[in-house]
Amino acid sequence: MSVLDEIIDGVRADLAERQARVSLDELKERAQKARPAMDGVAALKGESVTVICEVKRSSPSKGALAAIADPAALAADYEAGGAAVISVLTEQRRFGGSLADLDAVRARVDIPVLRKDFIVTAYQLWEARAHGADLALLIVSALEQPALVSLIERAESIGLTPLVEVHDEEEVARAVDAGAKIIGVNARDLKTLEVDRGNFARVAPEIPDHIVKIAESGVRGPHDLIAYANDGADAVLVGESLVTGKDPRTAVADLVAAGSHPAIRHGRS
Ligand SMILES: O=P(O)(O)OC[C@@H](O)[C@@H](O)c1c[nH]c2ccccc12
Repeated sequence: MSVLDEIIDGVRADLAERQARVSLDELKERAQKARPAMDGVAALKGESVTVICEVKRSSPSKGALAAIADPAALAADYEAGGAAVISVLTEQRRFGGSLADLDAVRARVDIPVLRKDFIVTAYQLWEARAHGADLALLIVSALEQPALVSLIERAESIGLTPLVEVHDEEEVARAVDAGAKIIGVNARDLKTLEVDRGNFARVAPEIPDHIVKIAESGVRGPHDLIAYANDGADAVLVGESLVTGKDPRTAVADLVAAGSHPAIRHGRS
């Protein structure tokens, strides 16, 4: 069994518990009262390379990264540093996240929030919206094609912008066929957890121009952002280096400054 399969087994068990506690109707009611979703595509695509900053306590590859006692305060630092979107990991067993983290972050920031989890059912999309998320991650390698298609449609019908994650060219084709408007290329292979920063450069040329391209994982600082930008990234998604560094606000500001440098703006619309 791959790491991804193991994670998803745990996600399904936790999901069953929540489904027993909170009905879908209740979630739909909460979603209706949530603040209307912000436009994820508009937030990410612009003249500059934008930065998605992640609230991440631990990871299957590295174990504990940071305690993050106050996720809302961290998100506020990210926002003050110029983040375009905040990503909140809500998976509990391997990443130490929760929907409570999503609530706390949503209540604090005024920029779009991404629910980062292993979404396998529409229930989780309703949860995302009920807890104020604007975007939701859908991982191609975790889903059969019909499920991917229907989750993208469902996400959009409830106002969520799907960020569709791929790892190779074949998955790009599936994401494009399924109607993705934002594709994230993960440098980390979720089946082996290995990081290959060259993956984006290989895979991104397969993504049509009208789709927003995000380089995910492995960004240590501005030089990695610049490399991804030169390979065509519209945005980068950064977790570990921000939560383990001393000053997240300054670290984000340094990334944002690199992303708006004239040298990498050429050719962007
Ligand atoms: O911590 P990093 O290397 O900066 O990576 C952030 C993000 O890309 C990573 O957390 C991630 C990308 N795709 C995922 C899917 C599930 C869980 C986590 C992820």
